[in-house]
Amino acid sequence: MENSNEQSVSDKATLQVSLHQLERTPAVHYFVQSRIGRSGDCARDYAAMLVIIITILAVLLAGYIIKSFKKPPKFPPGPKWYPVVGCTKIVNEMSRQYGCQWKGLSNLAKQYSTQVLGIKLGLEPIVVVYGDHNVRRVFTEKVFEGRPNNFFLRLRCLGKKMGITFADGELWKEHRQFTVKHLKNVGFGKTAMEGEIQRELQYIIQYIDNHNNTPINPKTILAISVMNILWKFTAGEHINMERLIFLLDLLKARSKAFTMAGGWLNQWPWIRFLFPNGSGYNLIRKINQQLSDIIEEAILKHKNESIPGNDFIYMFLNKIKENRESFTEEQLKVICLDLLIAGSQTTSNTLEFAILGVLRNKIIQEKIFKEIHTILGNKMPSWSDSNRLVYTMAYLYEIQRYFTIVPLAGPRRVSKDVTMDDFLIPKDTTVLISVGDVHFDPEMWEAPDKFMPERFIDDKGKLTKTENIYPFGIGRRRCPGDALAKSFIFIVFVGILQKYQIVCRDDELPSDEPIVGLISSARPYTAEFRMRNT
Ligand code: HEM
Repeated sequence: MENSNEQSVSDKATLQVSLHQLERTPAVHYFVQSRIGRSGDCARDYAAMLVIIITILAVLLAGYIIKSFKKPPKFPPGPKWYPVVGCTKIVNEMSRQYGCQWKGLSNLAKQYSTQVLGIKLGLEPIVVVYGDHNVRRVFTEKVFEGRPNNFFLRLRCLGKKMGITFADGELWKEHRQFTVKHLKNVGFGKTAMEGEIQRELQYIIQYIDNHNNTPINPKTILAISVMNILWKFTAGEHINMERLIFLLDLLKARSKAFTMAGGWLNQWPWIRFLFPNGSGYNLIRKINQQLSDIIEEAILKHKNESIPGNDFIYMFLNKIKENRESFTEEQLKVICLDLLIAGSQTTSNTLEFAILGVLRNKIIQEKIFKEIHTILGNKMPSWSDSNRLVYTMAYLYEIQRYFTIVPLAGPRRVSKDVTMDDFLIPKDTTVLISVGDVHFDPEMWEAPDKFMPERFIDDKGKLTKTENIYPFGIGRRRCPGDALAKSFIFIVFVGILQKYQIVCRDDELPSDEPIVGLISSARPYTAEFRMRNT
């Protein structure tokens, strides 16, 4: 007992000395003097309180820092995490070394000999899955169906977790079903859509003819055509060319701004307050506003019934009149944006790669031409011809394998703890799906680095192994625009090759090394389209 009294007297003395020292620091001295009526005891109480608060904050901060680099139990293998930055540095270095994030991550996974890679970018734990089995699991199991709820993704959807692409749960289910059903009702995936695509093919041919054998870069005309079709089904009209080019430029600038901001803003959203311009935040907001204005204008035209016919926006506005809670104009705006963003560059980039492929390989081009000429002659191509043009289809499958447009699909969010290859992926972790690696897996493909359309044709001359590629994903979140994309790519590609021989003016062939950002695109090239004498 005595001992403890002595101890407590000595503790008090020590505390008083420490408080005394603390009081002499300028900040505390000012705080104490400004707060109290110069009473010494009161001053000590305040100073003690301050010490406690500072200590608690320091402990909390230390706990947060320790937690931020401590991996959860059985988390998938990957580089070491550091406070605040996670393993961003090594991921960026690998991405730079291998040319893009998809390849950088895939080489990291090889270094750790794993099919489930665990990383942390800034404060966000991320798991990247590899191998056909794991990729199929993420695409098809319900637990992987969510989308992350981070600032960056909300920024993509005009500030809220809405629309289809980045929504999840009931909102996603209801609106995905509604959109798919009503796009079909207005002709999407049916003969009406094929008619629109064939009309666009005529415009493309006219555009090529107007250039009188001068080499052209097919990028813009292909992008315009896809956008026209998407806009026709969504907003019921063809936009005038000037507006269309403005819209395309906005989408291009937007994906560039997102790629630029991807690193910084995604990992540390608060930097937008410090560097609103340098972080790309202001630019994205400006572009979002301009896109929003275009869609709002289309909605207004529909409200005034100045667009004839029926289209997706009319269907949605009717639903809003039924006072269904989740059917709002804001949701309509984000769905329109989802369709334009997800559908335009993905489709036109695939076609651009298809044209580049035949430009680089005359033998393949002549084989495709011969098949088209023999089977179709001069008949306008339609999707039903795809069954008969086996080599052409094999070529287009190989294009979608070799130049995987979305090499890292997702992002997904796990709705509860889940195990994969004996590792634990904790609830709410972001998951990326390395489709690109499945498309180059040597266990699945003979000589995967070789461009070989024949790999998709069996001994009996029939298409084979087409289910082993996932350009549109699979499962309940698979791409709802695949019917449009497939028909567009097939009809426009066949229509162009039926009429023209595609040649390179320069001695040097353009590179087939893709630029891989959020999606893959071809490096800019020009091609000469020479009319065939058939
Ligand atoms: C070659 C062209 C295309 C490719 C390669 C492609 C690829 C994909 C992939 C891989 C996904 C799945 C992402 C995931 O599983 O998390 C997806 C989703 C989506 N795609 Fe496409 N797409 C293409 C064209 C289109 C078109 C033309 C449209 C519009 C009509 C479209 C609209 C969407 C939407 C809205 C989603 C989100 C679906 C959801 O989250 O439920 N895509 N796309």
